[in-house]
Amino acid sequence: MTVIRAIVTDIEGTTSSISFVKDVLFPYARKRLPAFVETHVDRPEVQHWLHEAAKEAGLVEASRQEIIELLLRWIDEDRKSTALKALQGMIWKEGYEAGDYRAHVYPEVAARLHAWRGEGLHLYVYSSGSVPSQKLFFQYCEAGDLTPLFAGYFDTETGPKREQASYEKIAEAIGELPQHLLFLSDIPEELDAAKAAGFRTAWLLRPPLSIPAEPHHPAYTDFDAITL
Ligand SMILES: CSCCC(=O)C(=O)COP(=O)(O)O
Ligand SMILES: [Mg+2]
Repeated sequence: MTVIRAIVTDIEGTTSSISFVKDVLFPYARKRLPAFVETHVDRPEVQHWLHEAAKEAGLVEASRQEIIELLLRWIDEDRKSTALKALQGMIWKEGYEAGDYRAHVYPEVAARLHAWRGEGLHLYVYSSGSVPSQKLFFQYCEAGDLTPLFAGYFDTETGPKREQASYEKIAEAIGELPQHLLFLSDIPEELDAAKAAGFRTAWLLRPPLSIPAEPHHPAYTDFDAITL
């Protein structure tokens, strides 16, 4: 078995519960999105992502109200749109800074990340959430500020999580051969893409899920069970 030099982890369903993202973060952004857009529409980055959302939907000359409705629908559909994720991240920032919530991580995650770092492994995040929202997530985390542990962050600006090419780009950006990289995720299609790019993979199946008899990827119920 080749030596693992760096670990790339997904967030939702892997370091953290799906419920925190779906039941806390998404409703928070949904409730505030219309007012956020109206209040911040003069900010160039807000204008940029509103324009990108309209473009992604093929809407020409869409009104602001139409774009807001589109974004609300995408939140309900859990669409992994880069534009939506960027705007959601800006709204979540206000919630983190106001102390409205802190990000969930499973109980063993922080200690295991510290242990891997202590062993000299480099740690990265790859999530559909925007890079700024990933940084906020791990800064305002139930387990304290975990951002000093991470060497870098990747989002869908690198590419979709179910495409081999995205993992090839990540390996190149990290500067390691893919066989020295381990990708952690709860989604088999993401693991398939990482494996096709040459990564080692670890499939997280958090309780109440259980490990199937013949898993297609090395499967674990928590980070402490992962063998490098
Ligand atoms: C960075 S926290 C918000 C995560 C998010 O918006 C999301 O869609 C989660 O996707 P993941 O790729 O982490 O499963
Ligand atoms: Mg996930």
